[in-house]
Order: sequence, then structure tokens, then C-alpha cells
Amino acid sequence: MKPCIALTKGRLEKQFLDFFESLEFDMSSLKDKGRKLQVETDDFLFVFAKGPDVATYVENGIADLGIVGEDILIEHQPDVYNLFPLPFGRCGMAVATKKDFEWPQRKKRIATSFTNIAKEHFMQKGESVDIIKLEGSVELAPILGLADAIVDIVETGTTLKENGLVIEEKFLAISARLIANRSSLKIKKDQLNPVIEAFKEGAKLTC
Ligand SMILES: Nc1ncnc2c1ncn2[C@@H]1O[C@H](COP(=O)(O)OP(=O)(O)OP(=O)(O)O)[C@@H](O)[C@H]1O
Ligand SMILES: O=P(O)(O)OC[C@H]1O[C@H](OP(=O)(O)OP(=O)(O)O)[C@H](O)[C@@H]1O
Repeated sequence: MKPCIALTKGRLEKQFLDFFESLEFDMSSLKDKGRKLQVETDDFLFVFAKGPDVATYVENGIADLGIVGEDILIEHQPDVYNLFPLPFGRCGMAVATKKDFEWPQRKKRIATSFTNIAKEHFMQKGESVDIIKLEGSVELAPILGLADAIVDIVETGTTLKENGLVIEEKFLAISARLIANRSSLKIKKDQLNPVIEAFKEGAKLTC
């Protein structure tokens, strides 16, 4: 059976496919995949899923390898091998507030999609905070008065800027990572090692 690679849909997907093409793997059936969620190439079966689900498919051995943002690994702590960073999906985690915001004297209210990362970040500073879980457009929360601040991904800073927010603190550098199922790495060693080595070499060249 061909190795199965789970890919994070969305921005990582496009960046992975460019990276994959640069390694001269067969890309033909991936280029016009349309809305298909599974695509077979000469060498692999690709499945396309949301980041946390990529980690779940790899953890459960449905996919042998996965491409996922480090934010997902830190937030969800799946039981997988976290092999190495890939040269795309670079961004960071930050605390951001409204410009000129003064923290109130009560417990801080933090809106985020990354509740574990946010909790852990403030815990390490010795602060207990109230976390408000949002699914997206997190930048709205301080503007609308739902929270004092957000913990979210920042890349260019455009979303913050265009919504009148500023970075108070940057605290994590993130990139896409190659992950592997623990048993696949042993059982399918001969099939997977050449691919993993090709990704590693490609990552070194592009870094
Ligand atoms: N602005 C960004 N710049 C670079 N990488 C990002 C950015 N936002 C997210 N990422 C990385 O890409 C991964 C996938 O993010 P993406 O926004 O495509 O999916 P998502 O969070 O499920 O969003 P959506 O629900 O809008 O599809 C994240 O886990 C993170 O590692
Ligand atoms: O610094 P920037 O380059 O502006 O990128 C940061 C934005 O990108 C992500 O949002 P996404 O586009 O995934 O939408 P979301 O709000 O639905 O998560 C992230 O949550 C920020 O909002």
C-alpha cells in the first residue's frame, strides 16, 4: 500500500505543494484536484483535512505522515513523532491589545482559539486569566469589548493593524512540521525513510 500523507487544507496546502514540486515528486493529479479530499499520485495517497484532524489521522495510523502547523501540535499535544520543521507556514503567536490599552485591575480576559497555549503562556508568567474561546476573527474581541486582549497567530501583522490592535508580546515562533505515526515509522521504514530524507534535504536547501 502507498504511504498516506495528511495535508492541512488552506494556506499550508498551497505552500506544501510548492515545496513538494520543488523536490520533483509527481504532482500531476494534485494540481487539479478540485474539491476532492483524497488524491492518489504515483507514490502516495494524500488526504486533506483541518490541522487538528491531520494530527488525529496521523496519531491513529490512518495517515503515516502529516503536514501540520506547530501551533496545532503545541495546542493539542497529539501522540505522534514531531520530526522536523518545514520551510513554510512561518508565523508567530502573540498577545495583542487595542492601542494605548491599560490593563484593568481585575483578572485579565483573553480571547483566543488556542486556549491551552494562552493558558500556559500566562501561567508561566504567574498569572491566572479568564480564557474566552473563539473559533476565528479573534481580533474582534477586544474591539467589541468581549476581552481585554487576544492570543493569536501573527504573520505580517496586517490583520492586527487594520483592526487597530498592537502586539504587546510575541512568544512563539511557528512553522509547518512533518509529523509521523509512531508505528508506521517502524513498520513502513523502508517506504517512508526515502520520503522523509527527501523532505529533510529539501527543507535544508530552502531554509
Ligand atoms: N497568517 C498566517 N500566516 C502563516 N501561517 C499561518 C497563518 N495563519 C495560520 N497559519 C498556519 O497555517 C495553519 C493553517 O491555518 P489556516 O488559517 O489555513 O487554517 P485554519 O486556522 O483552519 O483556518 P480556516 O478556518 O480559516 O480555514 C495554522 O495551523 C498555522 O500553523
Ligand atoms: O498577521 P497576518 O498576516 O495578518 O495573519 C494573521 C491572521 O491570520 C490568521 O487568521 P485566518 O486568516 O486564518 O482567519 P481566522 O481569523 O478565521 O483564523 C490569524 O488568526 C490572524 O487573524
